[in-house]
Amino acid sequence: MEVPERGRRAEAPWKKLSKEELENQYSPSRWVIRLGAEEALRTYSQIGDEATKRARATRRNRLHVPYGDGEGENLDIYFPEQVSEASPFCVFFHGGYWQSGSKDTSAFMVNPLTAQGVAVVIVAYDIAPKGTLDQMVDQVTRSIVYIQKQYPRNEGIYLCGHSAGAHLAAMMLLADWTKHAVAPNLRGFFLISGIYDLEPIVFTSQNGPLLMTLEDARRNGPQQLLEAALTQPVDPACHVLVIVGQHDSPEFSRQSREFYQGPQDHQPFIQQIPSEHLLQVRQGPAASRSCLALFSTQTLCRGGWNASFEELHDVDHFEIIWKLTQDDYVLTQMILRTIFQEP
Ligand SMILES: N[C@@H](CC(=O)c1ccccc1NC=O)C(=O)O
Repeated sequence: MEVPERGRRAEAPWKKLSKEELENQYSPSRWVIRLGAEEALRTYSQIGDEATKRARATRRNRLHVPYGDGEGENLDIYFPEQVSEASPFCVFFHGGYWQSGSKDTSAFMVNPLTAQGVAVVIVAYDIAPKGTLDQMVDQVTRSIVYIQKQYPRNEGIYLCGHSAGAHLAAMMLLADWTKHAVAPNLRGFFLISGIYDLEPIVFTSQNGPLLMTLEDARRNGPQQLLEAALTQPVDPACHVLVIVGQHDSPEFSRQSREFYQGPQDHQPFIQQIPSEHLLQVRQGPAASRSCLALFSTQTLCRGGWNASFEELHDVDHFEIIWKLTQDDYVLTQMILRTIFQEP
């Protein structure tokens, strides 16, 4: 008998979808309701481009700062008005299915956050086909270590990511910082319309430039890492906000909900564990018996994380991020309240 992977259900719901439906569910632009798919993508780039030009023209900044030796390993830092070494830092990872997007068009939240005293960092990483998922995860790790080393007096590092960028941020929940000289002062995560199980992506056209195998997908899956984790490396006081848009596709919505609280249909189940899998602490006849154990899918909630979930009203996959250019948008306010620990 095999010891089950912790409480994974027999079949993930996406496996029941046809190839066309899977493709549809994992094409965010097809779910936009107010614009056509191409227009939505164009508007997203245009708003990102304008926000970045505005941020660079109006905020004190350091641009294209290298965090590693690779050509693509650099980041932009935008500072608040007041002196900045000790501010909170919000580090943003852009989306684009790990194959499009750029830090140079992703400064969406810079002006509203810096106006309130938060330094904002926009990170570049090597998108596919130049970079692999493993390399991107490593680059993101090093970008955060760089910020901690440069600004050791920071009042907290908050990671924020959109879509594929939320995946990269979520990988940092369980990152091993011991091989780096410092552990970053992580105080919060804002995971916006993210992907936490990469397995379905392997079967879509998005995998063309990524060339992910199922093994790559599992190794780089925040959901899989959570399920395998025995310890919780990040401070439990660190807040994890899982956010999805009302008009994100049902699969994107499911991914966020399940990362937060597990599958809707999940029943914890009892299974017999044979004696050879048990740690033999007692000697004698009892040690040779098998044991009944209760299994349950691991999630942010069950793992004891200080997590919350929000579905944001009437926004799609792209509006959710371009509205971060607005001071009074509900998500901008949620991020600021979390950073400044206001109720
Ligand atoms: N080809 C994709 C593009 C996409 O998914 C996307 C574009 C910009 C920012 C985030 C995106 N999604 C995930 O990273 C689509 O169909 O929408």
